[in-house]
Amino acid sequence: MGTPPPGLEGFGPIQVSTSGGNGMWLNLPPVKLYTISFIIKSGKILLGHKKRGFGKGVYNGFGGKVEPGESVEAAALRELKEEAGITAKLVPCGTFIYFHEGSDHTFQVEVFKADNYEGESIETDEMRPEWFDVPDSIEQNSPIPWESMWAADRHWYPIMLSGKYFVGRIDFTETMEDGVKKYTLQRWWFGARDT
Ligand SMILES: COc1nc(N)nc2c1ncn2[C@H]1C[C@H](O)[C@@H](COP(=O)(O)OP(=O)(O)OP(=O)(O)O)O1
Repeated sequence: MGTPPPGLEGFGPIQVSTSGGNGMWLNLPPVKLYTISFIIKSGKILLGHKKRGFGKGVYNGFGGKVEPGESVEAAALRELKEEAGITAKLVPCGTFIYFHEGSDHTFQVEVFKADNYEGESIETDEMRPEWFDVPDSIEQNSPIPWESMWAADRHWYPIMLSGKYFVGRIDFTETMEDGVKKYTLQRWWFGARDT
C-alpha cells in the first residue's frame, strides 16, 4: 500500500499503481472542480480533439468546469451534451488532482465513463469526436494517440480501462523558453481501489 501524496487524504485505502517523476510535490492552491467523460463501447473509446481554450490541440474526454450550484454529475452530462452532442448513463470511475505552476487553483477532475450512449456524436465548436481502438495493453504501439494527449494520461488510462476506480495527483512545472511558457510533467502518483 503506497502513501498517497498531499491532497489525496480522505480517499480511503488506495493501492499504489504507478508513480514517477522527482522533486518535491508542489504546494497546492484551492481546488476547482472539473469533469471528463468517456464512452467506452465495443472495444473502442470516444475521445475529442480540443479545438479551443485550455488544452487546445490535445485529445481528451469530454468535460469542463462544474458551474456554481451544479452537481458534478449534472456538469458531466451537460458537458458531454455540449461538446459531443450525446447523452449517456455516466458512472464515476476516478478522480485526480492536477496542478501546474502559475495556476491560481488546483484542478480536481472527476472522471466518468459509460458503456453506451444516446444520440449521434457530432463535431462542436469545442471538440471533434473520434473513436480509437482500446488496446489489450497500453504499449508503445497503442492506437490511442498518446503523443497528442496530456502527458500523464498514459499513466491513468490503463487503470480506468481495467475497470478499477483510480485516484491520483499530477504536478507540472513551468519554465520559459524563448518567451513562451512550457509545462513539464514533474511528478505523478496514481492508485486504484476495487470500487
Ligand atoms: C494533466 O491534467 C489533465 N489531464 C487531462 N487529461 N484532462 C485535464 C487535465 N486537467 C484538466 N483537464 C480537463 C478537465 C476538463 O475536462 C478540461 C478543462 O475544462 P475547460 O477549461 O475546457 O472547461 P470549460 O468549462 O469547457 O471551459 P470553456 O467553456 O470556458 O471553454 O480539461
